[in-house]
Amino acid sequence: MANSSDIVLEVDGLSVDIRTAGGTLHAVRDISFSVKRGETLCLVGESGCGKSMTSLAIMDLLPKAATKTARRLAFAGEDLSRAGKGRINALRGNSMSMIFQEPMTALNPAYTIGNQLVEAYCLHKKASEVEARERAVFLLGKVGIANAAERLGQYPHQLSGGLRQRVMIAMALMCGPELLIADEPTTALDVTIQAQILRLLADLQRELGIAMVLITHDLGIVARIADRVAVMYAGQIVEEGPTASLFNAPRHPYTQGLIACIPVPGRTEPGGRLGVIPGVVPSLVGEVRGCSFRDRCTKAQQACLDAPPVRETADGHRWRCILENAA
Ligand SMILES: Nc1ncnc2c1ncn2[C@@H]1O[C@H](COP(=O)(O)OP(=O)(O)OP(=O)(O)O)[C@@H](O)[C@H]1O
Repeated sequence: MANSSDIVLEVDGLSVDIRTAGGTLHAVRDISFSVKRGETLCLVGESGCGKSMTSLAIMDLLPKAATKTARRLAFAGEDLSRAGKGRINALRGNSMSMIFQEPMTALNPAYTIGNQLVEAYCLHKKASEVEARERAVFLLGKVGIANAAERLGQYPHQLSGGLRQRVMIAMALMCGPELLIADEPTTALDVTIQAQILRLLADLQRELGIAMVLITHDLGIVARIADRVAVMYAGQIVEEGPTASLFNAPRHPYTQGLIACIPVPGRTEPGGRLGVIPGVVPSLVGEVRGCSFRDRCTKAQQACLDAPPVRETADGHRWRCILENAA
């Protein structure tokens, strides 16, 4: 059993509401999960199910129109929902860091790679520029960038997309974070480079003992690098469990549909995308009653009009369905 001090991120009852012209959109609805030191949790689900809002809520980077509530949102035992802006700013980019989908949104085109790597380190660690540059060279080497010292003098536009994403990873690691959130970190890249970079990220995360939340559509990568998987649908986590258990014995009809098109577990190639399930996601504006998947579920019944129970096996595999095993 994990010691409670091993838990780096604890999310309990997190909801995110977004004010829209049509009313309040419940983008994330009462989700709970935790991530331990050295563990990778993959968040998967169709576009719009709330994955990005979840990561932005954790990092306190939600857009203005969005508000979050949580019973508890804790980093290394500290309740962030009670922490002030100053404290969050001190943690973000330091002990908690994030890698975004498109590096050009996070890298400033007007500054050299070196300046950007060094800045946060000097700020958070009160280190000298010489120390910061040494660490930057070390980390650029770690993420597989040759001639690291020379690269420091280059601007983002002088690098390929794959190199920029490696720089982003180095930047996220500069301050030695305990928690790393990576939101579709490779979608902007070629498929072969995507696999290389995700593998690099997974290797570094394991070597450094970081807790990682990885959002990806690539179920092949999930099968390879996740310790646990959480499946989101319409703002809720409908199933969560250890990777092998989730792939070998998916319990929720939605998860079963998602992985139906994947060949044999353990032999999935990178690039295996989410399955396409007929039907549409319910509107998240206003109250969603009962099981949100029921309109697309081939096993739906009258009882699905009520909120489904959460079922759990001894190995910590949980799902929200009236069926004990929907297979
Ligand atoms: N700024 C916004 N204003 C209004 N609605 C928004 C805004 N941003 C996101 N949403 C809505 O919130 C819901 C959750 O969005 P979110 O970006 O978290 O989904 P996602 O699972 O990350 O999708 P993707 O895989 O496409 O990134 C969606 O219904 C989306 O339309």
